[in-house]
Amino acid sequence: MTTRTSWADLAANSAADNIASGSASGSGRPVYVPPHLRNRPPSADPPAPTSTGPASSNDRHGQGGSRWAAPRNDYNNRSGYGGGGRPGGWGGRSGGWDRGRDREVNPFGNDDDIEQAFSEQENTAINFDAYEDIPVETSGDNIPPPVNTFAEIDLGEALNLNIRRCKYVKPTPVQRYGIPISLAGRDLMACAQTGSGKTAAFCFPIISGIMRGLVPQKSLRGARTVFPLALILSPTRELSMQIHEEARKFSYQTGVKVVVAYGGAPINQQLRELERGVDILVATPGRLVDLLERARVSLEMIRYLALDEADRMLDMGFEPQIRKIVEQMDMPPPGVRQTMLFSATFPREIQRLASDFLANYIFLAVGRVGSSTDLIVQRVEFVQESDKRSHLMDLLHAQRANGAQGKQALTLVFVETKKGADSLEHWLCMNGFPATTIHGDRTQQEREQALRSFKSGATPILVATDVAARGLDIPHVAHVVNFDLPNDIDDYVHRIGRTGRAGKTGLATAFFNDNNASLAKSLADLMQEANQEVPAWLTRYAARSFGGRSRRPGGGRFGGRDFRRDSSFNRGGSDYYGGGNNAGGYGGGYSANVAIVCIVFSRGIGEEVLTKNRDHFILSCCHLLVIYW
Ligand SMILES: Nc1ncnc2c1ncn2[C@@H]1O[C@H](COP(=O)(O)OP(=O)(O)OP(=O)(O)O)[C@@H](O)[C@H]1O
Repeated sequence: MTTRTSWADLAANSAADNIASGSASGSGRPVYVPPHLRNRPPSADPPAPTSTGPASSNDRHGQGGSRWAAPRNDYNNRSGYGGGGRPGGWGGRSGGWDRGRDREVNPFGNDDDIEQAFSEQENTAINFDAYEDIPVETSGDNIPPPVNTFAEIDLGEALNLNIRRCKYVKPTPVQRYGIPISLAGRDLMACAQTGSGKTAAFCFPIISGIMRGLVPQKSLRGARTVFPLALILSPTRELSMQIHEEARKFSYQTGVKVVVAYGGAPINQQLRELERGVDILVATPGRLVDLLERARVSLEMIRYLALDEADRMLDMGFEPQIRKIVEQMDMPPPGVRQTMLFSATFPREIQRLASDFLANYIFLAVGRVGSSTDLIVQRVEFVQESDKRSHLMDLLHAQRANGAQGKQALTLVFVETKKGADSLEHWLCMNGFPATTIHGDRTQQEREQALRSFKSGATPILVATDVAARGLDIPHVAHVVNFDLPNDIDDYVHRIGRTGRAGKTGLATAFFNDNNASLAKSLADLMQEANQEVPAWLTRYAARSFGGRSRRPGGGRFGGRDFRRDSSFNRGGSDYYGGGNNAGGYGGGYSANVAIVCIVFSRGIGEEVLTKNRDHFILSCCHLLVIYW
C-alpha cells in the first residue's frame, strides 16, 4: 500500500487555518477535548501530519494505545442544551483531535488523491434509479419536509467533506426523509429496506448534533467513569464493529470520537479506549451492561440513543437487557434524549413495545414495512433434506461455470444450526469449494478472521447462522443461499438483504421442503410483493398453510404500517397518534378478537411452543393464560 498523502488529508489540510487544535497548552501532553470546545482559533501547533501510515480500518484492535490522546481531562467548560445555536456557521469546525503528539487515524486509508476520488464517484455511486418509485410514508405531528440533496441539509462542513469522501453523491430515500426529522430533534421510528443506507441516516444527525456543541459534556475528575453523549446499540458484535467503522469515517476530523464495545473481545482494551474519551459509544447490549455495572460508563449524559435492527433489539432475546439499559440505569428519559429506531422490519407488536422508548415520534416507512427489495432476484426450489448438499454443489458449479468475469463473487449460505454450519463448511472444503463459517460457537477472533477472509475473497463461501443475517454490509455478495430456511419471514428478509445492496442487484436461492410449510404463505406473499415469480407448488403450499409466522397485517403495498394507525390500538382511548400526512390506504390488520386464550401444555413442549409463537399470540390475544402440568 502506498503511504503518500491521502486526498482526504490534503483536503482537510487545505483548510488548515480552520483546524481546531484543542491541545493542552503548555503541558505538551495531548488531551481529549470535547467537541463543543474544539471550535477554537487555530493554535500555534502544526496541523496533523498528512500521512497516517499504513493503518487500515480493520486493524483497530492492533493499534495499542497510540491512536488517541491521553485520558480525557476535565471538560466542565460547557455549553448547555440548546445553548448558543451555531455561531458563525459551520465552516470553522474542521479540526478534530488534539494534534500535539497524537493524531486521528485516517479511516479512509491512504489510497487516493482528491482528483482521482472525485472522478471515481460516478462509477461507484449508488444506483438511485432503483429507488425512484419507492413509496414513502410518514406519520406523526409536524413532520419536517424531506430534502433532495445533502447540500440542503446543514450538517456542518467537516461532515459534508466526509460524505464526499465516502462518495455519497446524494441521499437515499431513508436519508432524505430521516435526516431532516432527526436534525429537527424529533424521535423517529424508521423502517427501510435492507442495504438502503440506514446507518448514515442515524449517524449523520448524531455527529452533526455533537459537532454543534449543543450537548453538555461531563467528566468526573479522577474517576474512571466516562459519559458518552450518544449510544448506538446493535445486536451483534460484527454489526457493532461495522457501525463503528462507518461512524469513524463520517466523524473523521469533526472532533467527535467514536468508541466500540462488544463481547468476546478483551474488555481491558475497550476500557482503555473509553478512558481516552468517547462521544459516541457503539455497543452490543451484553458488553454495555457489563460496563455499566462496573461503573465505567454512565449514561447520564446521553443525548442520542439509536437502536439499529431495533425490532431484533426489542424481541424476547434482548428486550430485558435493553429495558435495563434504557429504563433502569441513568439514561435521560424519552423527550430529554432523542431516540431513533431503525430496521428493515418492524412487526406491529414490536412497534408497540418500542413506543415506550419514544416521545411524540415520527414513523417513517420507505417501501412497505418488512418488504424485500426487488433488486434481489428470489428463487425458491423444492429440495428434500437429503438432497440439499448435492443441490448446493450444483449451484456452486453453475456459478463457477458462468464465471464472474474476474470479479470476486461471494456466496453466503445460511443454515439453521452451528453444528450444521461446521459440517457443511467441512464438506464444501472437502469438495474443493473454499469455505469458512461464522456462528456463535466460534471465538470472536475466529469470527472476525472468517469475515475478513470472506470479504477479501480468499474464502468466497461463508456458511453462517443468523448471527450474520442482519446489517452486515459486505460488498460483492452476489448470492445468498437459504440452505435451511428460517422460521420467521422477517429473518428471511434480513438474510437475503446481504445481497442487492446500495442499488445493486443480487440473487437469493432458498431450499424449501415440507419442514418449511409454515413459512409458505408469508414467503409467497413476500415474493409476490417484490414482483418475483412464485412457483405454482409454493402457491399451493401457501393455500394450505396457516400462514406461518407472518406478522404483516393488512397486506398490499401499504397495508399496516405505523401501528398507531391501527384501529384496535386506538380503541382503548389511547391517544398516541397525532395525524400525519400521506394518509390513506392503510389496511386494517389484526384485531384483538380473542379475549383470553387458555393453553394447557406439558412443561417442556409448552415453553417451546410459546417461545416460538409468542409474537403470534400477542397479536391475536388480549390476555394469555398458560397452564402447565
Ligand atoms: N447516499 C449514499 N450514496 C451512496 N452509497 C450509500 C449512501 N448511503 C449509504 N450508502 C452505502 O450503501 C450501503 C448500505 O448501507 P447500510 O449498510 O447503511 O444499509 P442498511 O439500510 O443499514 O442495511 P441493513 O438493513 O442490511 O442493515 C453501504 O455500503 C453504504 O456505504
